[in-house]
Amino acid sequence: MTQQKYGLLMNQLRRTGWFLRTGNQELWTRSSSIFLESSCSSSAGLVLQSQSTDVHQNLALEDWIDAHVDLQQRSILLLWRNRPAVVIGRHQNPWSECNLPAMRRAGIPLARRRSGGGTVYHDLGNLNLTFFASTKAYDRQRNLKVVTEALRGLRPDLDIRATERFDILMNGCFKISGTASRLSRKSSYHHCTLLHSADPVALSTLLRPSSPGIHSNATPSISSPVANLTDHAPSLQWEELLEALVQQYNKEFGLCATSILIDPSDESLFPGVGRMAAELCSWEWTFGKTPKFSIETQLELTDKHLDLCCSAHLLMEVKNGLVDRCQLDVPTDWLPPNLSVQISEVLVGERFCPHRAAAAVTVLLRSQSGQLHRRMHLLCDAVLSVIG
Ligand SMILES: Nc1ncnc2c1ncn2[C@@H]1O[C@H](COP(=O)(O)OC(=O)CCCC[C@@H]2CCSS2)[C@@H](O)[C@H]1O
Repeated sequence: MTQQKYGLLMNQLRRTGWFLRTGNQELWTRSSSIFLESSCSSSAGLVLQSQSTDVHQNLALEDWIDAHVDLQQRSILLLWRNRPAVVIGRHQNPWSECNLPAMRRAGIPLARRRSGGGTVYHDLGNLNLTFFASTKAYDRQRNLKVVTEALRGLRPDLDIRATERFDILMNGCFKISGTASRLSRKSSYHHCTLLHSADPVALSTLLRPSSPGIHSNATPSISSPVANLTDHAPSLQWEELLEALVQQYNKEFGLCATSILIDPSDESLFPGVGRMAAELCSWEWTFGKTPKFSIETQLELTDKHLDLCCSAHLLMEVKNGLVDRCQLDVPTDWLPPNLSVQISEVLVGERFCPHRAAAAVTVLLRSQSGQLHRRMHLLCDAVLSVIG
């Protein structure tokens, strides 16, 4: 960290009560980690607001704080928003949770977070709040109370309530916030969304399965009717919402923090955060961490030249995001068995990904011509359409 940046951060923290080796509160850097320490637990709170709208950078910042900040005597609230993105839970299957082809077409990234729970849609109309605390002080209902009380203060007419499963509902049935959390032995975080003015069409069209007939033990999402705060409070501005949330957080936890803008890609403040973001971006994390699953479905095939239709059966097993087993049962009068076996064989070991699978079968298709080529092509297209 350069002296100048360090000085800036110190000043910000001094203003907000977090000092560098002065008084009874200290902040210092050691072995490329920042440790935030305080002996004065009653005022040891910090509110950070991310300047980034990149989902992977923001998730990496959460991981960084979780890994590097000593939260035994203090709590942190992180406020962040993302450009359009779909965020799945740690133990979920992206192919059964979201419309991957539509996301690819729209250039919308998929992110797998480290916390459990279901899939949510993010855009700049959705606020994320991450409550960091010691595991001892971890209290999700209390955190949600910060949100519900802030909203009640802003708009007393709205009926806003947290549920037993830690959703927040507006007017009895519309979900405006979903929760997930990650607990470790000493520290923990609880994060939740807050729908202010997100795109409802994108939310509902992107949170649909890509592939049919998936069987797995992955965590399923619990779909709910959703609403934006602005549906019932059209004049509610971001600034007043953020201010009310910070005020309520201070009130609830007896703090006096003001929010500090931070850049989560700043390696001098958060050493190693870029590597953490790169890991979250990787195919191996996003898709490769999917719990093993199988796909079993019928493929309808039509050879238009001969006006001939048939139905094939596909069974695929996928482990670590890679095709582990593929079985194609095609009527033998439609395609000789050795050719459908060849298709299965080239797919085994490949990523369960349409681009990789297409590249693998393209080589095989070159080996045939005429009617057999046409039918193999049709069969390959049908298989690829299942790999969302
Ligand atoms: N942004 C957002 N906010 C609230 N509810 C949503 C949102 N997007 C989708 N949904 C609805 O919730 C269900 C999934 O509900 P489910 O209960 O299965 O999952 C969750 O709520 C997970 C919340 C994760 C919050 C983290 C905070 C920071 S990073 S992501 C989905 O099918 C939709 O019906």
